[in-house]
Amino acid sequence: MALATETPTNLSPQKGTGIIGVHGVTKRFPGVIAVNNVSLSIHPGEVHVLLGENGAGKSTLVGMLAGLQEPDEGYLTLEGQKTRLASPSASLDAGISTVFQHSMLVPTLTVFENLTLGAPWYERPPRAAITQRMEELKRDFALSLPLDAITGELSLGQQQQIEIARALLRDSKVLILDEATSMLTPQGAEELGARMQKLVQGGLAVIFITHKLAEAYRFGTRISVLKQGALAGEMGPEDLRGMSEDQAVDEIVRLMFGREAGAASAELRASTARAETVLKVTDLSTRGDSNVMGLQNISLDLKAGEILGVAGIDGNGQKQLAEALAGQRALAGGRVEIDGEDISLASVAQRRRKGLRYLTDDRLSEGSVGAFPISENTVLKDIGQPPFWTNGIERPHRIAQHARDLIAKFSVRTPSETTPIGRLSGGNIQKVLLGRELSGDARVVVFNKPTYGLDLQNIDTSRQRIAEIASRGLGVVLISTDLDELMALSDRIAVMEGGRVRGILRNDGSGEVLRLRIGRMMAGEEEQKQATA
Ligand SMILES: Nc1ncnc2c1ncn2[C@@H]1O[C@H](COP(=O)(O)OP(=O)(O)OP(=O)(O)O)[C@@H](O)[C@H]1O
Repeated sequence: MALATETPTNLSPQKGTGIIGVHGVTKRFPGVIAVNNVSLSIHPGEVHVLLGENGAGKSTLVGMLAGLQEPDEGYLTLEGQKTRLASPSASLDAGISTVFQHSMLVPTLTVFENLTLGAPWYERPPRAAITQRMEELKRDFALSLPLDAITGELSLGQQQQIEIARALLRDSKVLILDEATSMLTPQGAEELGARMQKLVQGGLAVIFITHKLAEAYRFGTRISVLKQGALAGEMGPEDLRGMSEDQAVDEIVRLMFGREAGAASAELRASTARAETVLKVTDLSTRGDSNVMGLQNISLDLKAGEILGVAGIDGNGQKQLAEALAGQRALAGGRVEIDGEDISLASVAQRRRKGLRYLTDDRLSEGSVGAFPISENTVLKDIGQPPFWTNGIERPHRIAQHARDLIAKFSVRTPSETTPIGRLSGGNIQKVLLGRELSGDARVVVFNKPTYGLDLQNIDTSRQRIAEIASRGLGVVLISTDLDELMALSDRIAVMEGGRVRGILRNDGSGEVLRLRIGRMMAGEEEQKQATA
C-alpha cells in the first residue's frame, strides 16, 4: 500500500500537550503502516473528532489509547507525563473509557448490573448510593436509563447511554466514542451530539470517531483527519469558527479524499460498454433491523461490458445490495431484471442459472468451506446438478477434472485440487472463487470488495481480471471502499450512503473533481453540483 509522506497541513498548531499527548506514534502490521508518525493533543472541554476513510488508521490509534496495542515508535503522555498503556485496565486506570461500536454489555443483565460490572472501586456499593449518583448523571447528561430494565431489551441508543454512564461512574477524564452514531437513528445521533456537549462542558475530553461530515462539523470542537495512517490535517476551534459549514466541509473533503498535487492517478480503463442492458434494478428496498441497514428505493442499470462501481464507506448497505441481487436477501419491494426477465422472486440457484454471479467479500466463511478440498469448493453452488452429479450420484472424476482445469486457467498456486481451500493464500482462494463464478454462462458478476486483504501483486492481477471480464461483454457491479480502484476501473460510479444510492456519476476522467464529489456524497453531504448520470 502506498504510504502518505506528505507534511500535515496543520492549520492550527496546538499549544500544550493536553490531557493526552500522542507523540510521533507509529504502528505497523505485516505489509502496512496502520498509523504513521501521528502527533495529537486531546484537551479537556473539547470534542475531538477523528475522521478518515476506511483503513485510515482511526481504530488502530484508538486501540493504542484503549490499551489494546502499543506503539512501535513514538510515545503517549498523560497530563504531560510519559506513560505506557500496556493493557485495557491500564487505560481505564489512566481515566480513559472507550465505547466501542459494538456493545460490550451483557444483554441478559439489568442496566444496574451492567453498570456495576467489573468496576473495582465501588465493589458491592449500597444500591442507594449508585441510584443517587445515577439520578445526578441522568439529570446532568440527559440520560434516560431505567435501572431495572433488561439491557438487551433497550434501544441501541439507550445501551450506548449505559456505557457512557459507566465511564462517568468511573470518573473518567477521557471518553472515546468509536463510530458511536453509525447504528443510531438520526434523532439518536442528535441526542448524542447534545450529550457530548454537556460532557465536555463538565470538563471531560471526548474523542469522537465518525464518517459523517455534518456530525464532525456540528459536534466537533476540533477535527483531525487521518489518511493512509498519517495526519492529513487538523482544524482547531479558531479555524472552525472562522469558516462557514460549506467551507469547513470543502476543506475536510479535500483532506480526506483529495490527492497530493502531482500524485499519479491510475490510468482510466477504456470503456467496453455495449448497448444492451443486462441488469436493471428498480426501486429495490430491503428491511433493516438494529444490526443490518435496510436498502431504500435503489434504482440502477448495467450494460453488457460495463463496470458499474459502487462507492461508499463500509456498512452503508453495499453488502445488502450484493446479497439482494444474488438472491440471498429478500426484497421488501422493487424489481430486479436480468436480460429483461424479472428475477425478483428467483432463488439463488435460479439466478445463477440466469447468469447472475456473486463474489462475496467473506471469502473463507461465506464463500467457501475451508476444510473441503479445492475440487469440492469449485462445485459448491452446483451440488446435485449435472454434469457433476447424475441422478443424484456424485461424479468425483468429473469434479476433479473441472477443478484441475480451473486451477490451470486461473493460475491457482496449489499442490493439487485435493488441497483444502483454507490452506491457500487469500489471492489464490479469490482465484478459485472467481473461476467458480465465471463457469457456465455468466452475464453479470457482482464483486464485493474483490481486492480487500490481498497483496499488491494479487490486487493488480484481480483488477486486470475484472477489466478482462467486462471486455468479454459481461456486466460487472464492482463494490469497493477503495476510490482509486473504482476510478481506475468503472464506467460509472454509484455512491451509497445510509442504504440509498445518493447519485450515479459518469467516470469521465475529471479525476480530482470527481473524486471529491464522490467523497462528499460518501460522507453524507448532498451533491451540490449537477449530476452527470
Ligand atoms: N490487527 C491487524 N493486523 C493487520 N493489519 C491491521 C490490523 N489492524 C488494522 N490493520 C490494517 O491497518 C490499517 C488501518 O486500519 P484501521 O482499522 O486502524 O483503520 P480505520 O481508519 O479504523 O478504518 P475503518 O473506518 O474501516 O474502521 C488497515 O490497512 C488495516 O487493514
